[in-house]
Amino acid sequence: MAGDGVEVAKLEEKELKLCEDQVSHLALDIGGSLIKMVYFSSSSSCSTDDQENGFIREGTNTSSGNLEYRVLSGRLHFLKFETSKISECIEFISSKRLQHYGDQGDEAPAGDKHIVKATGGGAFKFSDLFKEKLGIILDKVDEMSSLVAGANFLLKAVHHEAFTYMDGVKDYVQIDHKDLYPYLLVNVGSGVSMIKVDGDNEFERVSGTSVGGGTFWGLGKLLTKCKSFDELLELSHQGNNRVIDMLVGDIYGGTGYSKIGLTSTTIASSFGKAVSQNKELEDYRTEDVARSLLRMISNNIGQIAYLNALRFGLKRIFFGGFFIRGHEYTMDTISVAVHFWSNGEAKALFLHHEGFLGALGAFMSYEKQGCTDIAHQFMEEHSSVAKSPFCTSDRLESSTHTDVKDNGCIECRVQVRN
Ligand SMILES: Nc1ncnc2c1ncn2[C@@H]1O[C@H](COP(=O)(O)OP(=O)(O)OP(=O)(O)O)[C@@H](O)[C@H]1O
Ligand SMILES: CC(C)(CO)[C@@H](O)C(=O)NCCC(=O)O
Repeated sequence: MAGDGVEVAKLEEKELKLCEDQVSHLALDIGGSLIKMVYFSSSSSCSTDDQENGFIREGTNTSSGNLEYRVLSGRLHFLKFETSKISECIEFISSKRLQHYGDQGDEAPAGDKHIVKATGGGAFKFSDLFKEKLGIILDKVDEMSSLVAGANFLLKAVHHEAFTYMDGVKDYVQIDHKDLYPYLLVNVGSGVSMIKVDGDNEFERVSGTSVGGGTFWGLGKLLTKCKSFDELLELSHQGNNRVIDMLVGDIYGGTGYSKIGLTSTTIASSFGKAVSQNKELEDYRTEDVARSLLRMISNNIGQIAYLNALRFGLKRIFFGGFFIRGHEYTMDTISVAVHFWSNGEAKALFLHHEGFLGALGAFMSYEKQGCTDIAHQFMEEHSSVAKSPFCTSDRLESSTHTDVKDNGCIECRVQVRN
């Protein structure tokens, strides 16, 4: 991902002031391809009218006895780094001294060891590196439960989170909290996990496939010599898959095979034309190669997702993971695949914070240790927005500062125990 260093540098400048202020609760999701980071900063520099110097309210938490708490206004920051450039992530944490803001509860150990919630395979793989470079002890949170916790939280707390995408039309879907479960969560990262979610902490990973985002980016890199994931996506945007894919019409002499529901333009065999065309890779436009590849991977994921939804009678399939990238064509292809295979019975839904489910889930797990009610309050504030004078869901949306698909932040309020 060329240019990410620059993105981070720009962000550093912009956020220097913020991070000098109160930062708390850093969480990481260290995946096979990308590291996702979430942290909260309360700052006097935030410009919402209901906050002063970060603190806006103090009181007694009636639901948990006489517990004194502070409510902080601030920002939840979302950042990503390439896992292969983990040193950039470590430098970022170090330059902002974020390691000091993991677990800040009473049980936080004294001295130079800091505990930070982390999920994903990298929480295991890189635990020694974080200890050595930053004095951070990664407190491992299960990857699947983090994904589910992140998804459930977003679906309940964020107003404009889930949407459908079909034929270029994006429609936000209002989620009825009482009618959220069950659903299928399909997380398309390097590999793909499919999780049946039945409740707040009730879930089962029912399937997965190794043909995922890593496959698209890995094969795409080899086939097109692209230097970045975004470049590959951009190429695919301009390509025509019919140049390489073998369509039903190519096999049936221009017509479809209507008896079994296949139109002439349905892909009969991804990349199938390359077999008989006697061409070298160089003879194909990289745009067309990228397009065929994206369709192949997206179709396949859509199909497997649908089959799993069918297995368990699930009508809603939420797609997350950084492969989606809010990319129109990817979402369109997945939606069409789900629609096609389910005869319109099942729906593909996408999430605005698609890539940060695991990191958010890890962030929220601070709550479980009784160190803080940070996640709980965040959820309460945003799920009861209509009643809250402090924060409305619309404001949550409109206060997204940069594109959260990459690096960005949202304004929010959290509750921290004194
Ligand atoms: N800038 C980028 N650099 C690399 N991959 C990107 C980028 N943006 C999107 N992607 C896509 O996102 C995928 C990684 O998604 P994600 O971060 O959700 O998974 P991960 O946590 O790294 O993987 P896993 O969960 O399988 O360990 C990549 O395989 C690629 O398809
Ligand atoms: C191995 C994980 C869970 C790591 O995030 C992910 O990459 C994945 O779900 N891969 C697919 C593995 C499979 O089920 O075939």
